[in-house]
This record gives sequence, structure tokens and C-alpha cells, in this order.
Amino acid sequence: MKSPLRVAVTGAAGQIGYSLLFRIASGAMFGPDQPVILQLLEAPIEKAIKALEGVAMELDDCAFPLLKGIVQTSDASVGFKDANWCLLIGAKPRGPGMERADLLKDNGKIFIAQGQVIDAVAAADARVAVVGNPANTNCMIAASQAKRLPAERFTAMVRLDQNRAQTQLAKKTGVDLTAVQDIFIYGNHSPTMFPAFAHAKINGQSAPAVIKDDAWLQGPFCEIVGKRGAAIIAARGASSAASAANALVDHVRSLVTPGAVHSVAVKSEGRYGFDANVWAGMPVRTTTPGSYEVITGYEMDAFAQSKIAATNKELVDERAFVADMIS
Ligand SMILES: NC(=O)C1=CN([C@@H]2O[C@H](COP(=O)(O)OP(=O)(O)OC[C@H]3O[C@@H](n4cnc5c(N)ncnc54)[C@H](O)[C@@H]3O)[C@@H](O)[C@H]2O)C=CC1
Ligand SMILES: O=C([O-])CC(=O)C(=O)O
Repeated sequence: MKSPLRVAVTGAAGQIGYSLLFRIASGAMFGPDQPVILQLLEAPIEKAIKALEGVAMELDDCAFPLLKGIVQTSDASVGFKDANWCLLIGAKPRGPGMERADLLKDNGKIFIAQGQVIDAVAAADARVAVVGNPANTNCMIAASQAKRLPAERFTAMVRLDQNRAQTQLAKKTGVDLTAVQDIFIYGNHSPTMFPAFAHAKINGQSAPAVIKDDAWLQGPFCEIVGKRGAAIIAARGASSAASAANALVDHVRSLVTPGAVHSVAVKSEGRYGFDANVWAGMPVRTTTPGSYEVITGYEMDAFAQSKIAATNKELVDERAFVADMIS
């Protein structure tokens, strides 16, 4: 029997938390032979703490064989203590008419404080995955506070965007979802993100060659994927939760599976035209569990370069907006 992984989850009593925790405890994230201890962190608000108690009761009632303990706390130094994975979800979601960047000043403060505590108390091998929006820049903010943990350990989630793009390409061509491969997301988790369709494959063939509709790929396809979060808010009256939790399962599962190729927002070192030190979505290949290398070989045509320039500009602007917070 492997020793349990400590998995810290912030915003554990929120919408995404409620869809996520049961899947972690059932083995979907770390595998069917990997026990876990869930360290659940909530804001120090009575309603949230009470709701968390209920969630923990439900986790108990599932009698998950892999769940070896539950910690409930509103103290970050308890929640992140010795954590191997820190899943940073807890943050304010946007409402109708807002962009994710509108959350920056409020949510940014959370990630400064949590970055500091994670760096101080999490396990030596700790990995951090940021979901709370605006996820890329919040991830940069948290990483900016770390002195012990390397910046590469901090990733932000663009996997929901990859999953959305994969489904749209499958629907357009009427193929099974699994026939669509190598669709990767570049840049910000925002409407400026770029799903790089030119490198995607459908049944092993170039996606644009199969679809034969560049106007759709450059226009409606990018728009549907980029604005899917807003479409869900408009339809549901609340931001996506089950699909976001599912994407986080995929994000972490791929990061612990050597050989997996997937989209992750990572610290830029200037590849693909992104400014150094913004966190930008790009394709990675997992090397050893929790570690990855960026796939650097894709050629970008003029359209792709213009899309990357736009999403890079937004990331640079967001970084400038919080510069006083992180300096
Ligand atoms: N990156 C992505 O693809 C996606 C990101 N999101 C983002 O995820 C975040 C969470 O969304 P939901 O679960 O729907 O929101 P929610 O409002 O249902 O839950 C958020 C929870 O976080 C808690 N919280 C707030 N501050 C906290 C702190 N400092 N420490 C610990 N917990 C704290 C709240 O009490 C609440 O229970 C939002 O920022 C949302 O925009 C949502 C969908 C997709
Ligand atoms: O759109 C939102 O605010 C929630 C989110 O990030 C998404 O669904 O992609």
C-alpha cells in the first residue's frame, strides 16, 4: 500500500469543490491504488465553515477506501501543512457582465497570502495548481511569493479550454471525441486564449485539411471556445463547476502520468512569443510524475502569431495591473 498523498483544496465548500472532492477521494485524480488525505481549506466565514462540515460528512458517508483522513480548517498554515498537491480553487467567481480580469484585485490578495504559506509549510515535493480566476495571473502571483519551491511547480488550469476545443472539433466533423488529438491552448484563460487548430489532428489527419473551413476555425471556433465560460454563466446563472472540476482532475492526472501531452499554463521563458515570466497556456509533455517539459517544436503561422500576440498582451497588462501587489 502506498503512503497517502496530502491534497490541499481551497474553496472546498464551493461549487467546484463539491464536484471535485468525491472524485479525488474515489481515485480519479491520483489513481486507484493511491490513498489520499484531503486537507480542506475554507474562508473564515461561518456559512462556509458550516457548509464544509456537511461536505466532510458526505465524504465520510461515501466510505471511500482510498480516503485516509479529512482536515477541515480556515487556517492556511494547517490546510497546506505537508501538502503534496495544493489545488487553489477558493476565490470569488465572476457574475454576468464581468470579465475574469475584473476579479484581479480581490482575488489577487488571496494568492499572495496562500503563496507565502505554501512556500513555508507544504511538502518539499509540493505542486500547486491554480483554478481561481483570473487563473494565469493568480498563479503568477502565488509563485512570486515562493522562495523555496521552484516556479515550475506552479501551474494554472487551461485544461477546461482544451476539453471544450476538443469537443467542438469533434462535433463539427461528426467524429468520435477520441479521434481529435493534439488541440492545445495557448495564452490566457480568457476570451483571448488561442486554441491552435492548425496542429490538431482528426483521425491522424491535419484538422484544417479535414474541416476545410478556415473561416470557421479562425472565427466561430475560437469564439465558442474563448467565450464558453460566459455562455455557461448566461445559461446556468452560475459559472461552470462540474466541468471545471473534471478539467482539474484531467490537469493533475495528466501531470502525474509520464508521457501525457496536454495544455497547461506554465511560467513562460519566452517560447512561442510569450513574455518571460507570464504564466501562459502551452503544450507540455509530462516527464516524471509532477514534472513536465514544454513542447517547443510547433511552427506558428501569421494568424497564430497574431492571436498569441493578443493573449500575451493581456497577460502582460494583467501583470502590470498587479505589479504593486507583488513587488
Ligand atoms: N480556471 C478555470 O478553468 C475555471 C476557474 N473558475 C474559478 O474558480 C473559482 C471558484 O469557483 P466556484 O467554486 O464556482 O466558486 P464558489 O463561490 O462556489 O466557491 C468558492 C469558495 O471559495 C471560498 N473561499 C473564498 N476565499 C477563500 C480563501 N481565501 N481561502 C479558502 N477558501 C476561500 C468561498 O468561501 C467559497 O466557498 C472562481 O474564481 C471561478 O471563477 C471556475 C471555472 C473554471
Ligand atoms: O467563465 C468563468 O468565469 C468560469 C470559467 O473560468 C470558465 O468556465 O471557463
